[in-house]
Amino acid sequence: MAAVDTTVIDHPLVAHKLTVLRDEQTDSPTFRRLTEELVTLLAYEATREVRVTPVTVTTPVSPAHGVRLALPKPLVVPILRAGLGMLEGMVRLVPTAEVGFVGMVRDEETLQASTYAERLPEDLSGRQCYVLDPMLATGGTLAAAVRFLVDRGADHITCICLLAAPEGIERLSALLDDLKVPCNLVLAGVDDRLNEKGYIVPGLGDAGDRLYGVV
Ligand SMILES: O=P(O)(O)OC[C@H]1O[C@H](OP(=O)(O)OP(=O)(O)O)[C@H](O)[C@@H]1O
Ligand SMILES: O=c1cc[nH]c(=O)[nH]1
Ligand SMILES: [Mg+2]
Repeated sequence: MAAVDTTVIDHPLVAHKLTVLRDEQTDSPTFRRLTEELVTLLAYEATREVRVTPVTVTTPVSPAHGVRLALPKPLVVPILRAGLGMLEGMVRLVPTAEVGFVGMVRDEETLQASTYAERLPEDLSGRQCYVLDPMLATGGTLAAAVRFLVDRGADHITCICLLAAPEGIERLSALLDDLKVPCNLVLAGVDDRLNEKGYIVPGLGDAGDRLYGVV
């Protein structure tokens, strides 16, 4: 079994919004709105395996058998900074989810990711987690975040990204090769390659800067 089960969403609305998002002429407010809209579209597919529990409700006519989201609640984890731009789009679809935060930054020289902030439940036993980060470049950031959640007990991981480089998907799978829990990856697109600076080509540039400005 591949360590990371990857799905690329093939849908004209996703392709349209992604194209506008890439355009260097797209300003920050539009970029933020499109990011949220794209995540909501991806989240529909990304939550296909969300756990539910059977319930019966009473309609005005008769009892009806259905389902509700199971407990413990799903945990959504945006990777700061750029992943924060995806949060609203995700919780719009799963409003009862809880939210934890991980702050990670990639050293632009070494391309090594490091963690500078973390606000998550100590015990993630039995939790389904949805990790949000728009860009999967070398895969180092996402692999470290997934490992962190699984080490705390998370037993089902779904990563939602907008764009990935093929080398990053391969490295993510290699880094998580020994993972004992299911790990899914849902993407709006897979690009051609990484450039010498570790940026996705053609990509969309620095997602964090385009969402929030250059810091
Ligand atoms: O796959 P990798 O090679 O690890 O790179 C991807 C990471 O780089 C970007 O974050 P960045 O470090 O720029 O931080 P930011 O979100 O604060 O801009 C992006 O949002 C990912 O987290
Ligand atoms: O292309 C890339 C690579 C890493 N981080 C980004 O924001 N964009
Ligand atoms: Mg950045």
